[in-house]
Amino acid sequence: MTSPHDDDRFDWQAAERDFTDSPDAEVVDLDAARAARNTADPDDDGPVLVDSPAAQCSPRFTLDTVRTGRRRPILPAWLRSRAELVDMMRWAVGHLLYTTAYHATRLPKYVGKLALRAPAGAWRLACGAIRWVFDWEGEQLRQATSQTREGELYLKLSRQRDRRVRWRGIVATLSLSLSLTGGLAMLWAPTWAQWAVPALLVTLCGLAGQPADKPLLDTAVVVPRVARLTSDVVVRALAVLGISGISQAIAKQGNRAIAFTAPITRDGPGWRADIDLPPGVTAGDVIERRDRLAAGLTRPLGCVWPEGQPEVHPGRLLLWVGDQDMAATPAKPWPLLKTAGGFDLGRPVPFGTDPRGRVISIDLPYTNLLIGSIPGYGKTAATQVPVLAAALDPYAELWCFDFKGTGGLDPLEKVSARYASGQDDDTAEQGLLALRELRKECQRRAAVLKGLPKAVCPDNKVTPELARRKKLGLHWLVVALDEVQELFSHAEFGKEAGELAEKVIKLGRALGVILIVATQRPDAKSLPTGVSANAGTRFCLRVMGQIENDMILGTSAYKNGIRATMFAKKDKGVGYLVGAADDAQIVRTFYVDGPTAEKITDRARALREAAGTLTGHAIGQVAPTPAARRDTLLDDILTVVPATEAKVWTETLTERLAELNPEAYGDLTRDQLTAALKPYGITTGQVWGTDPTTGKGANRRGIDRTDITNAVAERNKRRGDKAA
Ligand SMILES: Nc1ncnc2c1ncn2[C@@H]1O[C@H](COP(=O)(O)OP(=O)(O)OP(=O)(O)O)[C@@H](O)[C@H]1O
Repeated sequence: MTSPHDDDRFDWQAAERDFTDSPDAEVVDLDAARAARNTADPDDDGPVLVDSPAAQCSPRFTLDTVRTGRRRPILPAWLRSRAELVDMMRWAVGHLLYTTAYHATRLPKYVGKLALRAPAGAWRLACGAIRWVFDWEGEQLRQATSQTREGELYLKLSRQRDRRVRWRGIVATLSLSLSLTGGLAMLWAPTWAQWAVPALLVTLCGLAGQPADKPLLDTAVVVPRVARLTSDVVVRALAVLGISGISQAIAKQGNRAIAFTAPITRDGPGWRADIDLPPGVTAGDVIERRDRLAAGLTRPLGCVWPEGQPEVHPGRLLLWVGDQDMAATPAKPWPLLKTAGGFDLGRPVPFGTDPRGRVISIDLPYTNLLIGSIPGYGKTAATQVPVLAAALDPYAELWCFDFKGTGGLDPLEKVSARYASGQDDDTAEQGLLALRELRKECQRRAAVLKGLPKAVCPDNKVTPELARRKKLGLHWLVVALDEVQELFSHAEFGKEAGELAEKVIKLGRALGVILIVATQRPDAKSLPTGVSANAGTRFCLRVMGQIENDMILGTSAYKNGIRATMFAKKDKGVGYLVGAADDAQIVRTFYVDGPTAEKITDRARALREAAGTLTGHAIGQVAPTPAARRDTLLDDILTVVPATEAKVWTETLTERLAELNPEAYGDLTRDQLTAALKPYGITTGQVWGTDPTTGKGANRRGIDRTDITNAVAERNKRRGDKAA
């Protein structure tokens, strides 16, 4: 490369011309410019620098700043919760017992090892003692000083050695005499002492003879060693996520681009990092790439749990990295498995554990629970947990419906006042009838509450005390609707069921009615927005997209970084729980398998029998069977519409049917009638008729009698074919 300095062929004049001749270039006379600056307008302070030291200084320390600070808990989490304390104690005692038993069985081996190592140990001790008495440690130094002819130093060291050998010799002689006397005394000592002293000596010598790399005790519990989580590791992992905001910030500012708002600490069985992402990057952007983050951290996916903290700001990320894969960690048993006696539903229900292994509970009274996920990720298992807890409260009434008929709620049949399971129309209709009754029940309860004195019911809602008063009939009523998409999307009953559920979910909360709704299809058709919007507590297991996520967890959940789309194939029973605490929580539900659930409901049934609260389906009372209504609908229409009346309005038809059979058709609406006729291929259209009250003719929605007779003929023909 050529430079002006190393090449004397460089044309300096030409270069100067280039600068001065350029139209943009201007030659500045520095002295003139400085003089002009000094005479400039003194009032003009020029532009104010936003990054000036004055603008950048930290806010003043005030008492208010301290008051808004977040206090960290005095006691660790496991000391604050009784359940966790018991759990910790149980673990500690178990660990101690296990370790003791493990080493006790290996005691003969340890004794043998000590005995074999004892001679070497005795030799080591003797050599050590001799070295000490004769001060051999200093020998090398003394030799060295004698060779360098540092006479004075040599003499000093020799004198020191003589002094040491003198008093150490006395100590050694005394110890030896005492030991010999003790040895002789052993001849007259009790037998236990004659065994104990040599055993102690062998143990001491055995321990002294232990090779450094071969410990005496075997390892009873192998504790996995996990790498520390450091800020460097976190920054490196965030840098490879492919988020341009992070990459650019790191390229400009290096590691300082990622701010750690608190030191990375141990939190339960893992590490916790509180991170402020670079400006413009949200926690959701990171959560979405959980798998890449895990790859960047070189940890299994089940160990890496990023969470947003939207209440702080959208860019705040709480990263928890567990020591073990959550799916591989054995699930904790449900705490209510072994509770003797019953359970009070007014108390928090243990629902699952968070990635840190802490028990997460939900309050069932005054809330409704909405559960959703794609098939096979633990909806039914999650539904079962609160319903089983309710079953253990003998004063809580249960209504259970499984609209897919997979039998997930079957263990609860023996304690449910209402129960149906199946994918057929009958089950759907039973569900609808139950919701109608539930609405009436809500109205009854509202009237009872209204009639109570304010002193008893100050907030106009069922309290745990009121729920226990049998006479009032305000006991907790838990209604579980599993696979509810089958009901809400049912051609005939769906619309009304959705409307009723919405009313119940809005009204029932204060009235002791708790709705638990589980769905595998959270879309507008299968889950009315009125139902999803009014659920107080939501649990979303794995879903595939933002719409399903927000339908279950609430609007903007996805945007705020609460994304159940991040759960992987292995994360069965793991979901986001919203509404149970201030923040969204990642929870793995307790898993109660079929046989265990049967045992629990056996116990629950016994409790109910003792309390005299077993009712309805559980004691064999049959709910009115809706099937009869559909089977005879066509014939009933022909009965109420004479052959002379070719066409009839649907409103007239519903009135006549209600007169004919009030029990079956008493609350049949026009829409339901239209939907009920649909499966037979009968549609309603505009028909001419006369209004019986005004006597005036008009065109209104109705049916053609011939369509009914044709459908009956068709049906009879089919039945005949089948019979033949
Ligand atoms: N908390 C959990 N811990 C471990 N495994 C679980 C948990 N919950 C569910 N599972 C596993 O997931 C499987 C499916 O659970 P479940 O039947 O509850 O799912 P689902 O979503 O209701 O399925 P579907 O929609 O097909 O009825 C269970 O058989 C069980 O093996």
